[in-house]
Amino acid sequence: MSSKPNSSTQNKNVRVAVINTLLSIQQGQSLSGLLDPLLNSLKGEDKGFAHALLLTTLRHWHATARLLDSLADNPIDEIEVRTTIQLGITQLLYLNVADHAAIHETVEAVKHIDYARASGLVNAVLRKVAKNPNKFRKKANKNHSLPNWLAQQLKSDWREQYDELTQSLRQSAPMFLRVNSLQTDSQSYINQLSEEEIAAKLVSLETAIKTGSTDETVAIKQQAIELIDSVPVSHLPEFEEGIASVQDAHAQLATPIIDALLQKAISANPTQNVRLLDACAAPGGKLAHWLELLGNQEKQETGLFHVKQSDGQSIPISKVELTAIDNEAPRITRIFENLERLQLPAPIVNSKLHLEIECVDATTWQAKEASDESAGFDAILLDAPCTATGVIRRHPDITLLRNEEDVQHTAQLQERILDNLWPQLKAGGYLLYATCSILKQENVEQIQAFLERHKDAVAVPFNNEKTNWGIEQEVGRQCLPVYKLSDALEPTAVEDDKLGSLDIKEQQGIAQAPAGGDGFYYAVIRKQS
Ligand SMILES: C[S@@+](CC[C@H](N)C(=O)[O-])C[C@H]1O[C@@H](n2cnc3c(N)ncnc32)[C@H](O)[C@@H]1O
Repeated sequence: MSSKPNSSTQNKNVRVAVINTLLSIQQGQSLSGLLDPLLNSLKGEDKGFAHALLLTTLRHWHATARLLDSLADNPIDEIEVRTTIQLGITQLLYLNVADHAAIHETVEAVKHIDYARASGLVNAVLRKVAKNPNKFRKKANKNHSLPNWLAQQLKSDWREQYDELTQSLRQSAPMFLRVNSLQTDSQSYINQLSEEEIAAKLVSLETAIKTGSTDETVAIKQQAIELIDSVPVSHLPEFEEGIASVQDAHAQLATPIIDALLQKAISANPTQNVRLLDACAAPGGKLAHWLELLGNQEKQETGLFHVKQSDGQSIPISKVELTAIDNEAPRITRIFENLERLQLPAPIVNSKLHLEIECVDATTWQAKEASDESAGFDAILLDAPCTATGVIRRHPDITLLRNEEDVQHTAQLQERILDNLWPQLKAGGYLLYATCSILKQENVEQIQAFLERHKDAVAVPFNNEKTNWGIEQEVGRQCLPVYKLSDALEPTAVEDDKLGSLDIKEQQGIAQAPAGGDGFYYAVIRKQS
């Protein structure tokens, strides 16, 4: 087993910093707001270890908590002590830090956070685990690492997929890129990556949507890039110039779907002024994708500005108004930053495209002219706020931060947003509802209830034979981050030099999941004339 080369003081500081971050998460702060300050507070060579330690501890948090309860003679209530021991167990079972370093440095860390009186207890529990790591790893891996309420909900929603799903949620997720189609195409960028020795592959996502009563369908294809090993974005060629964005493969489906439906709606109901809404738009991932698509289509003289009527004549669109709304001002700032990096909107569509970004509440907001029936939106993309249970692999703090009531509150918020936006969609227009949740209450059940409430709403089905992602639902499709896992692996030693890099691989008794996107739900709804 290899040991880490860092000096004792550095190791102690890293562990103390990670313990403090874990304590802040347990007090309700999110990992995304804490990670950068943590890494910035550490020296270069410690950043990779801190990142791996923090993420791996969070991924196995609930499992190590249960293990700790079974190991301690008396219940341990102090969260500082529990957190320190769980950090120690994670090093012994999942990170392959040498036993003596994991135990000694963790005991030192608990002294450093002013719990010196617990050092004997920390030492005793960690020694017990170090004596028989295989047994304890097996025990910790046997079950999920989720709060019980969430595991029960997943079992009820996804009985067939439950075991693989809960194991998958303890793993790291692959890194996917979306290329900016105004600058390059996916294959060319893969070649460019390969010149920088960044291995990547193409992931082709396909679907077709039945838009009419006949067999009429619109076909949609999106090519995402999957990196074989994650890298910091600063390593990606021309990233700052906006050639690519980091976006999950399944998240990349939203914009091509709504864009294709929009063209369908316009050709059925020709209009010169097209109005689009990206509701809940921040930080602008899907908005940027839409602007890239529109710009690229204009360059190629296809798409929205060149939609054909049934007689083959082009529809002379004079203005496209794209409104993006979100209710969180700091996240709106990120939309502007992202668009600036991507150099969007492209000058090529600027003369016809009018982009408005507003900080408003989608549960009450009314678009200008919405009172006029004919002036509604032609298409609405609603990437709704959700529990984000589909992205637990990327944000494992979600399993500590969410509770059962949050699901209820989030579902109510989604319902209010849907009900407020629906009257603002034109007859014949389409709404694409998306979430990165894997809970049916926020997804298929939400949309079924919506269809019950709105008799002018019709679910538009995906063509199953032509769709290579997700699982068919009564309405819409659900992607789960579930992949066949191989049998439990023996832990492999972490090379010393790899501990310094940010893309450290988790070493554990569970196989790394093969490539696969996040949990996502999509439903298409059309408003009847
Ligand atoms: C899933 S995220 C959207 C991600 C975004 N579409 C993208 O692709 O980058 C959901 C967004 O909903 C916003 N949100 C939550 N409640 C809202 C409300 N009542 N009105 C408007 N936006 C809301 C959040 O601020 C968050 O940015």
